[in-house]
This record gives sequence, C-alpha cells and structure tokens, in this order.
Amino acid sequence: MAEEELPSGWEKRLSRSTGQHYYLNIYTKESQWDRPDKPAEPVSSSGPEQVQCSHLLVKHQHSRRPSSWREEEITRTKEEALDLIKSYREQIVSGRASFFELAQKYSDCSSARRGGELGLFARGAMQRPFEQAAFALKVGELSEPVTTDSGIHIILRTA
Ligand SMILES: O=C(N[C@H](Cc1nc2ccccc2[nH]1)C(=O)O)c1cc2ccccc2s1
Repeated sequence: MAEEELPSGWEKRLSRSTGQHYYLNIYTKESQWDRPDKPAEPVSSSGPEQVQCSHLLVKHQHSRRPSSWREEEITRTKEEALDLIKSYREQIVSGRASFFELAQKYSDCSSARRGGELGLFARGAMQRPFEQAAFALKVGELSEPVTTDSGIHIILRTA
C-alpha cells in the first residue's frame, strides 16, 4: 500500500543513530518522531510588518515639547508624570475607566481627540522605545509605562 503523502512543509528523514524515521519542519527546522498530520506554516520570524496602536501620553517639564492641547506650559515633574500614567493604567486594568475615555481626557498628544488612536505604523515611524514596546505587544495588550523624549506613554495595541 502506497504510503500516504506527507502534509506540506515537512520532510521525512532517517535517524542514523536509531535507524528510525523522523520528520523535519522545513520552516522551523524542528524535528519530531511522530508523523505530522497537518501542514507546517512558514513563520514570520521578524514579527508583524505593521501594528495599530492607541496611546495615552503624559508630558513633563523635560518633554521634547512641554506643551499640549491640554496645557500651554507643562511644568509637572517626570516623577509626577509617571505617577499619573500609573494611576490611569490602574483605572483601565481594573475596568473602572476605558482607555479611550482616559486618553481623550488626559493624553498630551494631539491624538487624544481620537481616544489616542495613532493608526497603523511600521518600524521606523515612531521613536525607538515606543516602537520596541508597541511591536512587542499582542493585539489587545496594554503596555507598562514607556518613556520617550515626548514623555511617558501607555500603549494599547489594537491590531
Ligand atoms: O507625535 C505626535 N504627537 C506629539 C506627542 C507624541 N509623541 C509621540 C511619540 C511616539 C508616539 C506617539 C507620540 N505622540 C505631540 O502632540 O506633541 C503625534 C500625533 C499623532 C496623531 C495621529 C497619528 C500619529 C501621531 S504622532
């Protein structure tokens, strides 16, 4: 009886040490003894090309532009900004407030009017610490506080 065809993405190999056959995933280079029952998927090892995020930014006196739609001159200290961003994060995580609502009310970024929505962006578009944090998030995940030259952010990945 002809052996059933292997699912795509696998190769059948012979183990020299045991004389047993094993199966090699040609994408991940992982091997297994059991015959695979479904195709191996090509992995995008470099992660997503683009992410969609919203953010809530609290600026401080040393921010790159210590001014915003909320406040002509922002004088709070970096420590006060971090305390604020932590309290907003806690309100969101506890479900007492929505990300959209707090970003709209309190974010020092012009994206506040859209609940902090920044849209889709690729690597290279945003300041590096922000990019690194955003691309490390799973969809729906809220970051810990992230510091950039603009101030302190919490980032919600939406897609
Ligand atoms: O750089 C911006 N706004 C700055 C503050 C700021 N700095 C950021 C740094 C990283 C990501 C977003 C950031 N927003 C400001 O208003 O002083 C952006 C506003 C918007 C609005 C819509 C979409 C993208 C962007 S980027």
